[in-house]
Amino acid sequence: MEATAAPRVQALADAGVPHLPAQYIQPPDLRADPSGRPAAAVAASIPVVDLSATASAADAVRRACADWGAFHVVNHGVPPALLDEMRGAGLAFFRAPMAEKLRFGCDRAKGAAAEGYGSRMLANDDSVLDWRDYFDHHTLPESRRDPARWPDFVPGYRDTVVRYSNSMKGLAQSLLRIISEGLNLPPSYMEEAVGEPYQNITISYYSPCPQPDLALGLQSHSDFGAITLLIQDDVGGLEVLKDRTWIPVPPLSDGILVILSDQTEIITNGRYKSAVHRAVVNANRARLSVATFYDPSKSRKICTAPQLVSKEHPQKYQDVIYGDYVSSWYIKGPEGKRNIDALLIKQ
Ligand SMILES: O=C(O)CCC(=O)C(=O)O
Ligand SMILES: [Fe+2]
Repeated sequence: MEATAAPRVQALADAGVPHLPAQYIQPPDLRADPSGRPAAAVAASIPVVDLSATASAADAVRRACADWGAFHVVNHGVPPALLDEMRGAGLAFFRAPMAEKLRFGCDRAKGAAAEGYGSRMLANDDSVLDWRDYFDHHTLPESRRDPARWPDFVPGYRDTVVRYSNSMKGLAQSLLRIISEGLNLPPSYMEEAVGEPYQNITISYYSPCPQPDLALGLQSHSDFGAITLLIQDDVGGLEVLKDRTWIPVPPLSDGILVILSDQTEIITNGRYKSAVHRAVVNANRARLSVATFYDPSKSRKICTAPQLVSKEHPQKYQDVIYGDYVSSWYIKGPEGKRNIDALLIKQ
């Protein structure tokens, strides 16, 4: 169980709390736009890259990585049925009775990123809470993967997560190759820079919220690893920050959203940006997403590719041990700033 007993958001929602409890109220400047979305926000839309179009995909990925740090891929080779199975497994878990779910509650004594069913990510107790519950799975390397820690009461759950994990590993690696080539690096460059992949799969469940304008499902952040692959249901709520405007990411049932994360920005010397994103909530419908994180190991040293450093492009970020990077995030939290800025080299 979590050491600090943060209530499950789903329990609050199911109890029909009429007002948002104080711990979930975001400061006014961080809330989802209270006046409704400005027209400009929908003027740009997140790129969609067809990975089967081999002639144009590399170029499209290059542009999407440089301009957005996030893009949808379609015809990616992962069977749509597996995406549905994964969403279905997650939904069956969250729809199960609380007592069943709590048998798989994460053990906060094991640190902030403990595996299992949780609600609170950050270590400090005074941070505003996200209107979200999640289930985090440690899936790679296989030595970290123990399906016995995952739900046993949803038929096929454990097998689905294993197949989904393997499939996402393959897709992440082919994307890292395309990303390397787009920067004129050897195809295996990014994969080697990241080293042995540490993969976590987090299913997020955002219950209907009594006062959605005051809360966030997940506050603004960039992911701290190398690359994140995300699928969602048809509700919508994910937004990506582009030129200081929040752009909604429309659900695309067979598509997979690629989000570049902070270590990719460091390795590519800022040519490719990690995407700042957040999840907003709504009053009526629960929303589910599944994020698969492809990250370095905690002991891995992440360095900028020397090929991308020049007089015109001086090195932007200090090298960092990935584990140190992660621990600083868990202590400080995003605080509306980018964690990666702490590594900026003063020019
Ligand atoms: O629920 C979403 O769409 C976003 C999830 C996310 O950004 C994360 O888990 O890091
Ligand atoms: Fe994220």
